[in-house]
Amino acid sequence: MTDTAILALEDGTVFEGISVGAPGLSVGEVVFNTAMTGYQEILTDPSYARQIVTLTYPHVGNTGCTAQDDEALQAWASGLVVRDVPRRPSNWRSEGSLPEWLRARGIVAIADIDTRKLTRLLRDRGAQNGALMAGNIDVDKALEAARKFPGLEGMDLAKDVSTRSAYPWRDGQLDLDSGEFAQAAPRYKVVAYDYGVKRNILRMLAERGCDVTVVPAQTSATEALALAPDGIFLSNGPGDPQPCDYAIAAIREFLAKKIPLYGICLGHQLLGLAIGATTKKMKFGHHGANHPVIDLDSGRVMITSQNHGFAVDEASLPGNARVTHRSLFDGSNQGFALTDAPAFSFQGHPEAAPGPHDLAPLFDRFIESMRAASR
Ligand SMILES: NC(=O)CC[C@H](N)C(=O)O
Repeated sequence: MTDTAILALEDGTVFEGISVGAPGLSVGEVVFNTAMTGYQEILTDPSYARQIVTLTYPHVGNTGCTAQDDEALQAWASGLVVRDVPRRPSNWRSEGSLPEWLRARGIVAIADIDTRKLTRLLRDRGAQNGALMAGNIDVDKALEAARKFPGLEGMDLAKDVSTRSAYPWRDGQLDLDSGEFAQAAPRYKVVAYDYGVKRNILRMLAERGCDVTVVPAQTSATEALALAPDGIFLSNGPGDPQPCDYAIAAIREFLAKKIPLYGICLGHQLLGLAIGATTKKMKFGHHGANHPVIDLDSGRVMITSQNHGFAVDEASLPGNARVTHRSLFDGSNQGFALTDAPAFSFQGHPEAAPGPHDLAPLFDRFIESMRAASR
């Protein structure tokens, strides 16, 4: 017997399907992601906290799940919406099926709904607050829960998903033959602010010779500087950047001290706020692994991984911020570099996981800025 599940949206739309995850009720902002692979990395990306993710690719779960592919200690997405889950996964690395994985983590998930119809609705009306319910179904209760969700605007989630205490990170990329993570000789000391960091970011820093200390989101600049870092990394993360005043204050101190700074996604938005720019909520955001972004310095088009619902308002950037990247989907800002401090940031996900690797050279740029500063 398969359990029924529903997805109720704040606008009153209700989709009925089957449960492929845990029973229960889960609320959040419903977004769609167009990546064709990487469901496990998406579900464990802390940036998806309080979001229910719809995957537009129709067959999800084909390759099962593997502990080494988690991007964080737990699954963070509030729920999963898919068209179809295979009867049996098949991959030499698979340790279990996606429905088993979801149930073990208490993630509510629905399959067998028309995800194209849902995606068009989200694209036309904008991201919707919604509720997923599986097991005992009560449509009115689900609709009420969807409407009660306050929405992500104004929500500071970075401090909630962040690590409680600092820890070192040394693993580089996974070698599929040996099953081991590469260990590079450390050359630069990097303090990585965990606003919801993904492991592949830490791996890409470590494999380039960074001796990384991951610190909680609310670590003060004084505490971070006491670690004598060569550079500071500002991670991705969930929620609205605007209420993260503790982060904005710390970043201002790093900028004043001219310490090399590199920000990704939420980190990019926080750097923007720290220099006096503003951020705004997008209609349905960017979530996928095939978004074209132009590198304005080289004129080259990069295919990028994306996951954000807020954006830096490019028109609000001050004169000391040089725009380096722009989305070719909607012209929104994708990156800038400061002209008076060794600081730069990118709105998409250069670490991929999942997605293309076109932007990996941004990590080299960070290494180069630490090398230049240490001369
Ligand atoms: N991936 C991220 O860091 C997302 C940043 C922010 N929470 C947004 O939605 O825009």
